[in-house]
Amino acid sequence: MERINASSAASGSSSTAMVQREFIVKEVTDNSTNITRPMVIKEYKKIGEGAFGSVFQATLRVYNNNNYDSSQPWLGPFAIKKVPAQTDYKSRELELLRVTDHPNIVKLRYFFNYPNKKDYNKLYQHLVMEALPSTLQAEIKRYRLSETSLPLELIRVYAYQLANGLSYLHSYSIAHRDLKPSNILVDPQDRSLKICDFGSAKKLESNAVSVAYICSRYYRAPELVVGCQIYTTSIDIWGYGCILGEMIVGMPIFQGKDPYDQFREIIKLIGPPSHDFYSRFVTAEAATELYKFKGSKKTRSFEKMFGSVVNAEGVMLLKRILRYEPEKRLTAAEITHDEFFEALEAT
Ligand SMILES: Nc1ncnc2c1ncn2[C@@H]1O[C@H](COP(=O)(O)OP(=O)(O)OP(=O)(O)O)[C@@H](O)[C@H]1O
Repeated sequence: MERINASSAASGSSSTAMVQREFIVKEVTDNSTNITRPMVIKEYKKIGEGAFGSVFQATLRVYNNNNYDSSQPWLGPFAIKKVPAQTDYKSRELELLRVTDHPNIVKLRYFFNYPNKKDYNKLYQHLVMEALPSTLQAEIKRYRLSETSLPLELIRVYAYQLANGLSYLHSYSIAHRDLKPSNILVDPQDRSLKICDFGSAKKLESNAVSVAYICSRYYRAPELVVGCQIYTTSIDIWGYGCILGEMIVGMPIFQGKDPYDQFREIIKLIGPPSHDFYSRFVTAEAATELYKFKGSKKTRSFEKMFGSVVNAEGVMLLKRILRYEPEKRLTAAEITHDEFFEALEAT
């Protein structure tokens, strides 16, 4: 049934990449038709690695009782994300990817469960998604290495699409909860952008408790840093502001050395929070830690940090996003209408 490390060249749309593995899966579900049928999977190189799984480039073909039936075209290339399958509860990532449908959200094409290559007793969930050639993290790094920042026009194009994708998610109360440049796929050729990695995403109910320890440190909203468990989709808006800032300066704008030091970094740019913020969001445990930063002051300015790359509108947009109080941050829909995007060429 399975060939591993086959050295044949990939056919069809996947050019001459080396096939790492080829296998037949009896039950592959097509996400758009809901039809489940056997398919042949050809895996090529690994294109991503995360905390929970890995992502491979792959092509798929319908299996008609004969693996060599060449009348069936190879479909793809796709990106297959493999994570250990949940046995006792439904995978939120799969459930959310199944229902989302937006140009700025990565599209799920097929899904199936299949054992791990190294441990045949362990089932892995395979999410077959449309593949994009790069991430925003790689793009930011590429420009940093050439000692420039992303061109203003490109910042606008990406920032607009990111706000558009978030606006769609938030209209269904879905919080991504792990927004960061490596979870944003881009195609530098056509300048398209899609949000990926729904492994932490959740549909938030109002006033319901959710875990505070989510989201990567540099992109965590202040209310998460201080342990607040009742939060809204505006945690993603904070992350959005951090990413917009990072596109401008070429590196993360708040680089805390530990979870609470993150707060000190935030204070440096936006000053200390109000009493209202403390009384509404800070847990007793966090209050003890934050006491160490009593007297920390604002030492940076938005204008100095971002003004040389973006115009006054860009600086103003960041100021209206990076706010302590979640309800004072712009919403994703408001961001898409911000005057910073007025200069965007119609594409
Ligand atoms: N559809 C895709 N097309 C191209 N590359 C992808 C795609 N999906 C994921 N990747 C690549 O794989 C990497 C890891 O994917 P993803 O973030 O979904 O996995 P993860 O295990 O949740 O990672 P992490 O723990 O870092 O959040 C991405 O940063 C990206 O480089």
